[in-house]
Amino acid sequence: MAVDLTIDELGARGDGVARTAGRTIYVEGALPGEAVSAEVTGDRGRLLAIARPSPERTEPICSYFDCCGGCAAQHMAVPLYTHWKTAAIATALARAGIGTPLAPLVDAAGSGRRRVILHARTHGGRASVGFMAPRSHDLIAIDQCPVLTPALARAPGVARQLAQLLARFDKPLDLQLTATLTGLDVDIRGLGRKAPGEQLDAARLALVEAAERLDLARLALHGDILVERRPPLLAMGRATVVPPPGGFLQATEAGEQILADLVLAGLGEARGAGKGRNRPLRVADCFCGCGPFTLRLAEQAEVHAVEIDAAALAALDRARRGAPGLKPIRLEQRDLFRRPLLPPEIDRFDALVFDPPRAGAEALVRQMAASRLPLAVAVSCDAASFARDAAILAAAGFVARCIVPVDQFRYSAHTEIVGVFVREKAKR
Ligand SMILES: C[S@@+](CC[C@H](N)C(=O)[O-])C[C@H]1O[C@@H](n2cnc3c(N)ncnc32)[C@H](O)[C@@H]1O
Repeated sequence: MAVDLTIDELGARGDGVARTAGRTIYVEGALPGEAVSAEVTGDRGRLLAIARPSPERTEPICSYFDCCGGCAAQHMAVPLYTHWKTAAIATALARAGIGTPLAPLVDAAGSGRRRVILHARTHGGRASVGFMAPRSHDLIAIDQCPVLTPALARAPGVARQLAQLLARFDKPLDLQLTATLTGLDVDIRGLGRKAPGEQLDAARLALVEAAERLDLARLALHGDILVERRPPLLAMGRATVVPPPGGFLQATEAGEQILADLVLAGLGEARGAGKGRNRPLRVADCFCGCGPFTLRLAEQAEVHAVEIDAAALAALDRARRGAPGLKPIRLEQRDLFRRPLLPPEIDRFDALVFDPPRAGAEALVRQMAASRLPLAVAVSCDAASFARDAAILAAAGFVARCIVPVDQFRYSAHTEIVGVFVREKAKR
């Protein structure tokens, strides 16, 4: 049914939200203040026409924007976009009782995303690759994606050629492509480990040949390396890292550097507090991944790096051995959800950095609250769990000195947050 609506505000995912006659309707692609006509089903409206466009509407940079679910916000002018990106964080912090004003949004898109996961589907023996339509399992096949770094310009073509080699299995695939200093690193998922043996052997051989033809640095299937023609290298501070296939990586090179700079700047508070200390700073880096913060922190501090993923820790281990002049780094494989560091362990550190997955770090933060830790730096990709963890720290006497939103996922609904928390009331 076509309905005329006036859009009141933007929702968390970038939809226009209309509140009318006691109902809330989410209209994808509509902006606040716009008068639109939409086909409404339940609480969702499909935008049919815009009778009165917003002055803050802009032309999307991508020709697929109207149908592709990869981006949510190419149609917003910068002031509206910036407000939308920060409002959800500000609201979550206010709800949690954290009064520290949010710093301005830091642009961390840099040259574009250095990693992309493209989906592949087979129809009539032909593979297509792209992203899903919004809230759908329908593939939008793409040839290019302007949010990717130039080194990933050929990602859709490469992914299509690789997926075509697996078309006979007729499985939905995810191909993760990462731009590294030595070329593309590709990991293919979705084939299943139980694919028929002989066919799989032939496919593996074809993939290895394709890696040569496409000049890939490395090609992996379900994380198992099929061929490494060159180690896929990433620079992290003075070190170079070969990340494990499919392991976590910050989305942009600029984003990683900006987050690391903010973490290091936050540690300045620990340095000031420890005047007269005749030993290096001791810092814990929890949820350290393959080490983008650890390796930079170790240029000035002793680091205890904790992470659940053995492959990420092995990559960090190799990187620290190859980097000159770093202070000691201790590695610990540990499930920080089930076995958070405990106060006697935490008390050894001058500062603790934590960068958990979306769920946040509640178990660890509760132990930090019970410890004598003087300084914590939180890096987060989720406003709600960040605010919850910040409130636990605040209740234990920590004060948020600064909270910085960092935009490395430009045009998406995701925003990174860095918070520096200093314990002002000493723990007895
Ligand atoms: C958001 S990533 C951050 C990684 C790293 N700090 C970086 O910037 O690349 C979160 C990390 O937490 C790790 N992780 C997830 N669950 C964990 C757990 N229960 N205990 C410890 N580490 C965990 C993941 O493997 C991942 O490396």
